[in-house]
Amino acid sequence: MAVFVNSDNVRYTDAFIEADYSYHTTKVDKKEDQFVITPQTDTLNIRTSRKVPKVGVMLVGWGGNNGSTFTAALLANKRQLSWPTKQGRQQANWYGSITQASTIRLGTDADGKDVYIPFHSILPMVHPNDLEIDGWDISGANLAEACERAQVLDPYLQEKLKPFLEKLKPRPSIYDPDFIAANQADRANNFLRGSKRAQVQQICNDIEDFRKRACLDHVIVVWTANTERFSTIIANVNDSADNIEKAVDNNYSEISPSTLFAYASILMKCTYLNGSPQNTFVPGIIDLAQKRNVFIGGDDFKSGQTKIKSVLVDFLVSAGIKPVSIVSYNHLGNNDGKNLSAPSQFRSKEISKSNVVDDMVNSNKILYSENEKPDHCVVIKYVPYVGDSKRAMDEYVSQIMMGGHNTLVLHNTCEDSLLAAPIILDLVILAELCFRIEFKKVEETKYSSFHPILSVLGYLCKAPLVPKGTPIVNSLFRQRHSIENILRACLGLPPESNMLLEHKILTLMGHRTSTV
Ligand SMILES: NC(=O)c1ccc[n+]([C@@H]2O[C@H](COP(=O)([O-])OP(=O)(O)OC[C@H]3O[C@@H](n4cnc5c(N)ncnc54)[C@H](O)[C@@H]3O)[C@@H](O)[C@H]2O)c1
Ligand SMILES: O=P([O-])([O-])O[C@@H]1[C@@H](O)[C@H](O)[C@@H](O)[C@H](O)[C@@H]1O
Repeated sequence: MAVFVNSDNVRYTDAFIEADYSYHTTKVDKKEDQFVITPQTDTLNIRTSRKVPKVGVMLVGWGGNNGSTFTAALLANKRQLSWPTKQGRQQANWYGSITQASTIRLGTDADGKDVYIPFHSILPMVHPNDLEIDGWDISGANLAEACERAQVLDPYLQEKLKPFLEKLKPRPSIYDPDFIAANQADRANNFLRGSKRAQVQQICNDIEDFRKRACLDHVIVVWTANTERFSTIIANVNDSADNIEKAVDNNYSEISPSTLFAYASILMKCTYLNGSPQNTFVPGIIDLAQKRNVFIGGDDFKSGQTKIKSVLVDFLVSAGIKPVSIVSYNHLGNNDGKNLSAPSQFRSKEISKSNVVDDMVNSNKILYSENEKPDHCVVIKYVPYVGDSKRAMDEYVSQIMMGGHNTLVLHNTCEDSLLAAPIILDLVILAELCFRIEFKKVEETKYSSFHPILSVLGYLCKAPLVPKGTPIVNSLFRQRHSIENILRACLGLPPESNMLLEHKILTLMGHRTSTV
């Protein structure tokens, strides 16, 4: 069901939804013995293009567990497939996607009852069924073979999809064994050769070929290939846009495949999203994205163990309970786990999984003194037999009052790729939507976009990439409320405050006396 805002502050034209929006913040000044708070208001005009473009997704690592599962889910949902399971007939769905399977509270109806709408109904968004898909992999397996190799989806479903999937073949990719585990060499049979510049040019040609073949308005590139080791940041090599250009021309070895893909995507004005933990976005890439005003986002899909952590620690700390020890262990047997069994690749993942509690811990100086943090340990083991069915076990020990302790133990088993595939969908849909939203102060004449670093995607990432000097928020519901309230602002609606004063104070309740 569509949404129409009945307000003088919102105007609908054929091309745009235009909203006048008062953005309220508070400025805090620390004085000797008090905080002086000054409310501030910026009056904005927000303009959202109503025309949803034709969008294509190009996955780097297309033949992987995530890439093949995402592709199969796109096709299964598009064809509204169902298949027999032990529990009965299963319909294709997008559970785990906030855009497709979650709702937003609009307000209350005449009876005072909450009204919720599907998240994707609040503003014009790309429909998953309209997405075109393509991509690259260092493994030449077609997508039917890749789904079989992944061991994620029900065989009945794979059989139904096989005629469509086997026609999909990843394009040869950029391969550099120095950046991923040596154990990946046995699947690398589909990669480009030649200089880095020549390989970048081929990636650009691939993007243009896809754009033309599928008659696309936009192409969004998503890295869902293996986790790479971190790149070393080297002065005069990858520390600026100009130096990256030179480093590519000079075939500099420290420029990773993921950074080359980001570079090519930016050259082609394609949003580039990093689903893995490595530092693809070296300073030179960030500089280039900002100079060319191309969206980038990441890092590392936030799918399971970390997602729960960003909720649980938020709950504990905001409840005045002090987590003092967090141990996150998991084992899995998919190729991701195989790649992560190598120390350098594990280190990339350990970093992204370990920093996720920092903002919550730093928010409470009652519980934590300066620089005090909970013990935090991340363990990932590779156990081939369990495949994509990751077993995560977490222990959270917290101090409660009067020297007491509370220990929470979680066991979490699921196909990791069934959590990640919906994240890929949401990253693409929300990144495209951001492309159609512009802002200006009421006194300005020219609209401007979101910052090229799409920090609004933080909800979907373990290690949110943010503009320099801006806060990193990992608290899951703060991240989600940010997205929701930005979309509400595009309709001129106030943020969801959850105050519900209409149900709490007599003056708004019309002095209704309780008859209960
Ligand atoms: N729940 C999840 O599955 C999850 C969550 C967060 C992050 N991730 C990250 O997503 C990525 C993919 O996960 P996965 O389970 O699909 O792994 P996977 O190993 O099944 O898939 C990765 C694919 O990338 C390919 N590849 C490797 N290097 C490449 C290159 N340079 N160019 C193109 N293709 C290349 C591999 O051949 C493989 O097919 C990993 O980095 C993983 O850490 C996964
Ligand atoms: O998203 P999450 O469940 O916290 O983290 C996951 C790890 O636990 C898993 O070992 C790894 O293979 C996945 O890529 C993902 O990063």
